[in-house]
Amino acid sequence: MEVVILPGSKQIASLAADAVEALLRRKPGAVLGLATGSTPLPIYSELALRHERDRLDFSQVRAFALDEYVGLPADHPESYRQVIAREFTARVNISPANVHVPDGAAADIPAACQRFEDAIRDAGGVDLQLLGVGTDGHIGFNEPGSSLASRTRIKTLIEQTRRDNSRFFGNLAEVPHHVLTQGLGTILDARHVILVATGAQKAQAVRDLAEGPVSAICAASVLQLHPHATVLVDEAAASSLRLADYYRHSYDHKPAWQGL
Ligand SMILES: N[C@@H]1[C@@H](O)[C@H](O)[C@@H](COP(=O)(O)O)O[C@@H]1O
Repeated sequence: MEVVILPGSKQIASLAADAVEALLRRKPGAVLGLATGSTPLPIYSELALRHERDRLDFSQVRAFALDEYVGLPADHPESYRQVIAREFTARVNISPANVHVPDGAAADIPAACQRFEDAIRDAGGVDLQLLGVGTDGHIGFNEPGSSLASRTRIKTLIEQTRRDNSRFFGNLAEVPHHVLTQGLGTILDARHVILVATGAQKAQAVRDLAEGPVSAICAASVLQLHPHATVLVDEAAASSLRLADYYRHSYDHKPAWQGL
């Protein structure tokens, strides 16, 4: 795992967008894994800018969202299908037919989860998975206690996550209790994962995921088992890291030929 400490979200967005851009230049039909939440938004804005300004082309890209609420109609403004389109895919030239989101409105939930897994496999697997992290260490919606080998499935949200996400819904009662999420095993199958975290409220989760034991109590710690995981954090999110000086030193002395 490589931890990179950067001054703020602008630098994080720029570096993450560089990784996406390098991938698309070498593989125009790449498969992207997309995260919701506030932290990745500057990355999406940077990519939309590069699409406009530099003609960065997404026409052959396939995209898979990490997760979706259960029980919200697909046209609900806070369904992740809508959020991903509004914040990113509709701002670049990704064909809507190539954007896959787990179907949280399906009558047969296990079948919908299997279809989603099959679609990732049929696309050749995810090349680059973007991730945020919850204050409880969740990635996607893999709450504490999630199987480290899990595949796409239904999960029940912890109250802390419902409270964190209630800011998007107006009030807590509106936040669904259930979600569909790529499993930790699904996420581990991506060829490269980039997790982004900003702000002091993420400091504990960042320390647990990067320096704690690999444990279901912090789902994101499973990324320690990934051969190519990059963690981009700002100073506040890095504030509890024991090895911060070492991460800074490593990044400063990184061979020029080595990308993210
Ligand atoms: N399911 C999403 C996660 O994928 C995201 O990482 C998390 C953190 O969001 P934020 O970046 O807004 O803190 O929020 C939600 O729970």
